[in-house]
Amino acid sequence: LNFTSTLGGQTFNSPFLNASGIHCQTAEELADLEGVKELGGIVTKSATLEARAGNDKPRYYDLAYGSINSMGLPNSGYNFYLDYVQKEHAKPTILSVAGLSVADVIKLLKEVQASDYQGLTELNLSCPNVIGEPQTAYDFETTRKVLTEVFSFFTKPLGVKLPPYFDLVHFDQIAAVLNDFPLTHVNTINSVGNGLVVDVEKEQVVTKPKGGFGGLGGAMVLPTALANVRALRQRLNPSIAILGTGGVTTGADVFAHILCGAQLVSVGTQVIKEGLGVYARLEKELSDIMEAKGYTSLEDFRGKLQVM
Ligand SMILES: CC(C)(C)CCc1c(C(=O)O)[nH]c(=O)[nH]c1=O
Repeated sequence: LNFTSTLGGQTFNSPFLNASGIHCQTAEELADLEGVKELGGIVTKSATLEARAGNDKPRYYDLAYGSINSMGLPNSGYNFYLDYVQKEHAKPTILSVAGLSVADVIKLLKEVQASDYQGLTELNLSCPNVIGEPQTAYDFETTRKVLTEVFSFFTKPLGVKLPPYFDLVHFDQIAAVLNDFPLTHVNTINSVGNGLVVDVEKEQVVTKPKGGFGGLGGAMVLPTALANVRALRQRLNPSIAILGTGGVTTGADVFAHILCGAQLVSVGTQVIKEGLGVYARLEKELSDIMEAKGYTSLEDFRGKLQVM
């Protein structure tokens, strides 16, 4: 079966990625990912200018049907990740970056541009631009402003990580912005924002930060993830690839993401539930589905979801 694809000048031998934030914050975790042969690439935890401890714990909670998190961007600081991605790796890397202000984003990306790193970079637009304002990706004019400034100096492969949208007009609006820039990819979705999980027995929330509000992941977000992959594939220039993230627990879910238009597919919550062995299971399940259908390559069905 042919699982190979290219993105931003890099060759990915498998469609599988780790979702940024999951098992990719420390040197040990990143080394673990190198050892997973079914992974096509390695995505770092979103890096900020300074190292961050992140929010108070408990800040992650596992559910039967998914997860909730309010990590607060714990990371070792962009120098650590920029050094890491410039080392020799058997797989392509995607350097995820985040800024708590536009100024931070610009400063960070200027360092990446000035470095010898030739791999992919992904700007996490789920970050608040200004506290008290919606996250950047939910503010279309701010998104345009940020990308205009970034592409005034950044010439390396760059994608953006997007939160989910829930209004068809919002799909039109964000696509109208993104289509004006030479992006290599869009990674959709980030966690579904500000969910709330309640422990009825304790009559209490389950995570400490933000009064228990947090981003949702795992099985419960699959339909939202597929809708965002499909809607953006239908609206974005073919030159902008889609990385599908959200809700993957089986090979059928990977197949569905690709059927909706995804070139690569990230797995997050399920890695926490099952461990890194999940990738071998997903590859086997995806291969079995493809063989049963007579497909030999991901191109045979990518983006070919049928409507009735
Ligand atoms: C939510 C932010 C802290 C603004 C960005 C980092 C992030 C986090 C996090 O570090 O809390 N969790 C997610 O599910 N997605 C993210 O993009």
